Amino acid sequence: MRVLVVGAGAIGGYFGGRMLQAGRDVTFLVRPRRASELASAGLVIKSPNGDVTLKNPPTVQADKLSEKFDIVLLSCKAFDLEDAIKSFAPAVGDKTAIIPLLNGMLHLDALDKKFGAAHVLGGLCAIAATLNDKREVVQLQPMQSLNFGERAGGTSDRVRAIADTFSVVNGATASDHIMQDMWEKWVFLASLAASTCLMRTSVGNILAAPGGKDFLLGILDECSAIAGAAGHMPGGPFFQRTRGLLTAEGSQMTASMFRDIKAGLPVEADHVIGDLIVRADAAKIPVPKLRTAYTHLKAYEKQRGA
Ligand SMILES: NC(=O)C1=CN([C@@H]2O[C@H](COP(=O)(O)OP(=O)(O)OC[C@H]3O[C@@H](n4cnc5c(N)ncnc54)[C@H](OP(=O)(O)O)[C@@H]3O)[C@@H](O)[C@H]2O)C=CC1
Ligand SMILES: CC(C)(CO)C(=O)C(=O)O
Repeated sequence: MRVLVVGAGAIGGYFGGRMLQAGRDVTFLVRPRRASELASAGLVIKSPNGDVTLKNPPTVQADKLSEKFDIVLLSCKAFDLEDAIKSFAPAVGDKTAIIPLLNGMLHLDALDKKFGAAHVLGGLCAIAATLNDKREVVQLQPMQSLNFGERAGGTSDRVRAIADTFSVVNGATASDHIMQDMWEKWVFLASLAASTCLMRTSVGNILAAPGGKDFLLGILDECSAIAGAAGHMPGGPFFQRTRGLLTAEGSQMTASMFRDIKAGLPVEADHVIGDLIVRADAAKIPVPKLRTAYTHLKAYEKQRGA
């Protein structure tokens, strides 16, 4: 299957790069700056799971994109979504499956509106990755997973075909309950991002502060209640695992959003946190901790001049 990876940043570069490394038919849709970086230095992945440099990875820019692809793996940030949709639209044919890996949920509405829900699968990834100052993809911890599936649940021929193409990536698995998975991931990510951005430090340091554990678990409860109101209450095993991660003393864990703040980069405040608050308000769920975290993110955006 022909795969178009939209964006060759941290997660697009990582997962697309791993597929390319394994000989899959992968092309990166990139903007001019990234195109010239990839042409001169290659796609460089530094990872506890193995370093690799992929020389001259296939790239295309929006003005030259005309062929249809079987899979579009969407890996831009939420604030670039509108522009990315315009850019990759020519690649979407009758049979194209779009798999978004963005955190949050709102992008599904935008993709459905433009392409029709039948083209849009559910998708998520769990990984800690970033681009360093040399614009290399750096995986910060060994953990990695990539899940995708039919949003109505169950499986399909196209999901089985995608699973075969993605099988070269460790941790890539089809899911027959991807919407539940996406909600659970959102609950975890939002709890982690809200806490580590607001406190400007890792889970371990928050836990070491007075009231830190109550804050972390309070945010987790708020996010879980919102998921529950949407019909996706996080399951017991997820809740136990997430509670464990958010109460692990000494944990260095932070969210990618916190790394972006430290680097002075834009953040997905509305997409990841603001949208949860909109849903909480609609369901009349009080979310004071999440609201404080959102105010902090919006103040950060103001400071950046956004
Ligand atoms: N990093 C992480 O550890 C994780 C991130 N996520 C989520 O994944 C998503 C992507 O994050 P991440 O990979 O970190 O982000 P990055 O900023 O590292 O990468 C995004 C890439 O998208 C590219 N892009 C944006 N618009 C376009 C466009 N129109 N055409 C081509 N390329 C485009 C950007 O290109 P350019 O270089 O030109 O700006 C950039 O390289 C986010 O929603 C994030 O929340 C999820 C799990 C973990
Ligand atoms: C929660 C985590 C680390 C899992 O991939 C993530 O999605 C992020 O930091 O953006």
